[in-house]
Parts: sequence; C-alpha cells; structure tokens
Amino acid sequence: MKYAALLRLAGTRRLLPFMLLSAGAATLGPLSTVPLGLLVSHGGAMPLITLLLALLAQELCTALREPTGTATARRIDGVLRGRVRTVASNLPLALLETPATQADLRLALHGHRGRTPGTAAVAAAGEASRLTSALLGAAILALHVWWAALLALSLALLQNRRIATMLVGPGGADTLADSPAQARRRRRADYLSEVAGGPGAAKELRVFSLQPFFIDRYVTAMRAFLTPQSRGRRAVVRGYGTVLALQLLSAAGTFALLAWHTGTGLLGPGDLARCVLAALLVFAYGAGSHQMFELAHASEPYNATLRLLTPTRHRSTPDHATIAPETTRNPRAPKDVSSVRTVRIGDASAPESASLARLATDEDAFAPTRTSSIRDGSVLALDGVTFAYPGAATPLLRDLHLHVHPGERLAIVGRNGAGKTTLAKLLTGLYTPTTGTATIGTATPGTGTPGTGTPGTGTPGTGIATFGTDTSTGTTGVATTTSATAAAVFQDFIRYPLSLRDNVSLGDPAFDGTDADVLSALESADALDLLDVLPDGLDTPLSRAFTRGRDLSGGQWQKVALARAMYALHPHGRQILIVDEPTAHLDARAEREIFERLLQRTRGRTLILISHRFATVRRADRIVVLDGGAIAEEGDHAELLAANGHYAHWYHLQANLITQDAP
Ligand SMILES: Nc1ncnc2c1ncn2[C@@H]1O[C@H](COP(=O)(O)OP(=O)(O)OP(=O)(O)O)[C@@H](O)[C@H]1O
Repeated sequence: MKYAALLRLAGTRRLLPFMLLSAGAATLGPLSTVPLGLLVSHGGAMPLITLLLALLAQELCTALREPTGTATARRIDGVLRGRVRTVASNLPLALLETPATQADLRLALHGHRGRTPGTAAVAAAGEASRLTSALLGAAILALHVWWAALLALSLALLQNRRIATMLVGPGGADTLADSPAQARRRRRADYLSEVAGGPGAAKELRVFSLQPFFIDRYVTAMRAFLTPQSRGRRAVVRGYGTVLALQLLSAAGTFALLAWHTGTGLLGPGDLARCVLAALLVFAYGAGSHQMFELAHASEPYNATLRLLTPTRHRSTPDHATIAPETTRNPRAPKDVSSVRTVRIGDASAPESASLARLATDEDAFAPTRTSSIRDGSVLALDGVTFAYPGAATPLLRDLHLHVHPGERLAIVGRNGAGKTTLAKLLTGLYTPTTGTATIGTATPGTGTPGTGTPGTGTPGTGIATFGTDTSTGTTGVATTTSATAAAVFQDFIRYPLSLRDNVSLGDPAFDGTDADVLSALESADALDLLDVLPDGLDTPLSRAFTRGRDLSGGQWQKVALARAMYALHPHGRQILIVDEPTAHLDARAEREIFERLLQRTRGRTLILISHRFATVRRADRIVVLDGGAIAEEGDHAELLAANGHYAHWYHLQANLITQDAP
C-alpha cells in the first residue's frame, strides 16, 4: 500500500495511461471468457471476432504497460530524488559526512540493484492488476462451481505467499544477499576488485608487485560472498518443490471438479471453456511474478529515502534552530551584530508514521533553507564552542572562545589531527557546534531588525547567522549554511572535470565575471602559465576523459583551486577567505609569490590561514595554537616566540631543519 501511494507523485499525465493500461491488462483476460464461452457453445463469427479483439487488446495493454510503467517509475524517482537532494544540500555538514547518511544517500539516489521506490510503486500496481485478474477469474469460476473457485484461489494465494517468503522473506535467498553481513562481504569484494584491476592503485601495485596479493584476496572475498548465497539459492530450488506440488494439487483438483460437473451435465461445453480460462487466470497468480522481487528489493531505498526526508528519524543530533532575537539567545555574541538569521532544516516535527508519499508532497517541509549570501562585513565568533563529530566518543574541541575581527589575518597552527580544519569549518558555519554558539555575520551596526531574519531571504549586509544552543527548546541547535560569506580552499579541494574557465568561475557562480576576471584570478594564483600548456586555453577540459582534455599535476590543481577562491574575492565578493594548507603542493617560489598576492587580494577582508609552514604563518596578525582540543597559545609571531611554548618550539624546529641542511 505504501508503494502504491507513491503513484500519485507521477502526476496525472503519466499516471493515467499507465493505470488505464493496467486496468485493461487486469480485466480483458477475465472478460474474454464471455466470447469464448459463446464461441464454444454456439459458434459464429461474432464471438470469434470479439474474442480475438479482446485477446489482442489484452496483449497490447500488457505490451504498452511496460514503457508507461518505466516512465511512471522514473517520474516518481525524479520527484523523490529532487527532494532528497534538497534535504542533503541543507543537512549539517558533519551529519552529511557520516557513513550512515552517505549509505542512505547512495540508496536513495541510486536504488538497490536497480530497484527504487518508483519501480516498487509500478510493481505494486502490477501486483494489484494480477490479483484483480485472479479474483475476477475466481468469480467467473464461482458462478459455475464455487468450490472449484475456492480451491483454486486459496491455493494460488498460498503459493504466492510461499514464493514471497522463499525469495524475499526472512531467511529467503534474496534477504540473505541483502543481509548486512553479505553487504559487507560484497563491499569488500568490490573494493578489492577495484584495487586489483582499477587504474587508481595501478602505480603502487606495480611498484610493490602487489597484484597477486590483491587478486588472491579478491578471490577469497568473493568466495566468502558467494558461498552463503549459493546455499540460499539451493534452498529456493528445494522450496520450489512445495510450490509445484501446490500448483499440481490446485490444477488437478480444479480440473477434476470441472470434469465431474461436465460429466453430470451441470456444465455445458461453453461453460467448461469459460471455467478453464478463468481457472488459468487464477493459477497464473499462484505462479508468482518478477514484481514480487521489485517490491522486496525496493524496501531498502524506500526506507533510506524515508529516513532522509524525515529528519527526526535520521538525525543523531537535534535538527532545528528556532528564530529568536539574537540578544535572548546569544548574550555573548559581538555587540555590533545587527540582526539574527536562523536556519531551519526540514521539518523537525515530521511524524514517525509519515508516509513517503506525504512527505514528498509536503511543500513546506523541504523548501530550500539556505541562508542568503551575507557579503558585507565579517564577524566570526565562537563562544563556548564544543564540537564532537557524530558518533565520536569524545569532543574534538572543547569550550573554545575565538572572535575573528573583520580584516584580520588569523593563522591556525597545531599538530596533525589537532582540529585546525574543523575549527575553520566551525568559524564559517560549515559545521555547527555541539554546544555553544557560532556567530557569522556582518559588522554593519544599525541596519536590520533583530529577530526578523527569514531563512532563504534577506538583504546582503544586514544578516547574521547564529548557530548554537537553542535556549527556547533546550536542544542544541543544528544548522547549516553554505558559508556564503567565505571562500575557501580546503585540502581536499575538488578537481572539477570541467573547463579551466569553469573551474575558476565556480568560485562565485552568481558573479557575472568576464574572462579578464578569470585571468586575474589565475594570475593571483600564479597559474597563468597553465594557458601555455592547455591546447584550448580557458576552454580546455581539465580531465583526460574528454577529447583534447588535459589532467594537471598536483601543484597545478592546487593553483586552480586557489584561483577559484581568488575569483570569489571580486570587489563585491566574499569577505572571508579560508585557506587550508594552500601551498602544500607548491614549490618555494610559487609559495612565496602566491602568499604575497593572497595578502594583497584579501586586504580589508578576513583571512584564515591553516598551515604548517612557519615562513607563511609568521606574517599573520594573530596566530592561534590548537592543542588538546583547546587554544593553547595565542598572539602574533613575536609574542609567541617570546612565550617560548609550542609555537616557539615548532618554529625553531623547522628553522633548524633548513639551516642544518644548508651548505
Ligand atoms: N568528517 C569527519 N568525521 C569524523 N571525524 C573527522 C572528520 N573530519 C576530521 N575528523 C577527525 O577530526 C580530527 C581533526 O581533524 P582535522 O582535519 O580538523 O585536523 P587538522 O588539525 O586540520 O589536521 P591536519 O594538520 O592533519 O590537516 C582527526 O582526528 C580526524 O580524524
């Protein structure tokens, strides 16, 4: 029923032909028993023509149902996937990154073995059509010999149920294939197959002669996956014996009854023919159908989609922040903030029992809820922020207080894994604090009205996004933002398989920049010389998957990512730039060049720099040293050297490394 309810998502234009054809396929078989009976009992051209037309129409309905069903399923899946994408793009980043959310997204967007909620909805209609046909057949049979109808129908229902249990019920062969243990084995085998045969690992495999090792592991993993599955399949083959026995019993019993009644003269030849055709329709239901697989396999993608579209089901953290005047919610926020903008994600009150069909058509619950671009000024503040990744036993960062002033150049340093990138993501609203408050907004006092911010709207220059503990409900606020205030280059920047121009101008798709802007960004990232090696200049696709496409070296890609961020810093562009190890792949000359231009281009804007290179870090206005989940030291280069703590130690260590190697 839950699957059939999804059909309405397809819209009348697609649904109507499909439903009409399904109804035709369901009823024309039983209806053709009438001309058949007449033909056998009285002969004549009319019943013959009617019978032929009925059979032809049934064939047509069955054949045309296939493509209309596919179109219906696609439309339903399109609607659901659109919803899922909207929700995913509004999920808190830390939650989006969890394996559980990723698994749900994979299922919701790609289905399971080609089965989706859409294919299940169509299969549900198909099953309903088969059942209708069987019931009508049984009714026709009952008109003549009611106990033959009872026998055939009850055995057909029994067979159908038996097949369903055998194939897809608990312990059935296909549930075995879908069990978490089997899914793990399958993933392992797939991974090993990819490593052993894919291009990604080919270099290392050859250098270390690892192919035999991985092939051997793959064979073992595949065997571990296939053995229980073959056992399950053998059980199915054995189980089919029972179904076959029931089928034989049903056919023998029904036909014996019909023969007996024919012998007693109760059934004439026409009645007998009608009854035989009606009985065959009932038997067909007992034989099962591929639609039963469709229904069973769709449960995983259906449930994953339901979890994603029902935020309260899915989230391990509370999922909404309410709109409230900033002063009541965030007493420690900077005084010059001008208004509050709070972000709502989905509908936190969505009932547990909500059906997917209803959720998918609830316009209010999933309207895009991004904050507007806030581009004027840049207050960044963390107040008493503690942050733990979902599922982590202990917080990574504890009770942090950090205010970044507009125009400040702040460097964050610390050991690997200290939480520098995480801190930068908190500062820009990409992550939401587990407790405490992160404030992101403007420094333009006097504009805007506190508490009037509406998600998705607002005037640039008056907004402030506050994320954190929601004192009105006692929950911890979870909100997301695209961090429209900030441009960023993270360590895992994206290598878009698009043209060089697109790779740069994606820094701000809303900015109608020219090629001159793209070239200027490339120049700032010391990447102009790329144009000498790319055959079609800015139009060259940066992927070898395209004709005349080119791949780039690690350093060249990093320059392109930097150029993308530089592009976002156009005169009306982003006010904050985060660069996470921006020069890790670059040679010393390029590093120096780029850093100078970075400082120039971010003049008057906020720069947050994460780097292990102290030659770069030392030029920041303020350096924050993260250690043990807290800010251990804070100050400018000279102050931190004088303090003689971690920073001084690491700085001297790096300096010594270079001077020791010097001639
Ligand atoms: N999405 C995530 N989910 C769970 N844990 C994460 C996630 N991202 C990072 N971590 C964990 O948080 C810790 C801090 O990571 P982070 O990237 O902030 O460190 P970092 O100081 O920037 O490190 P590095 O100097 O190596 O880049 C690490 O232990 C990491 O494993």
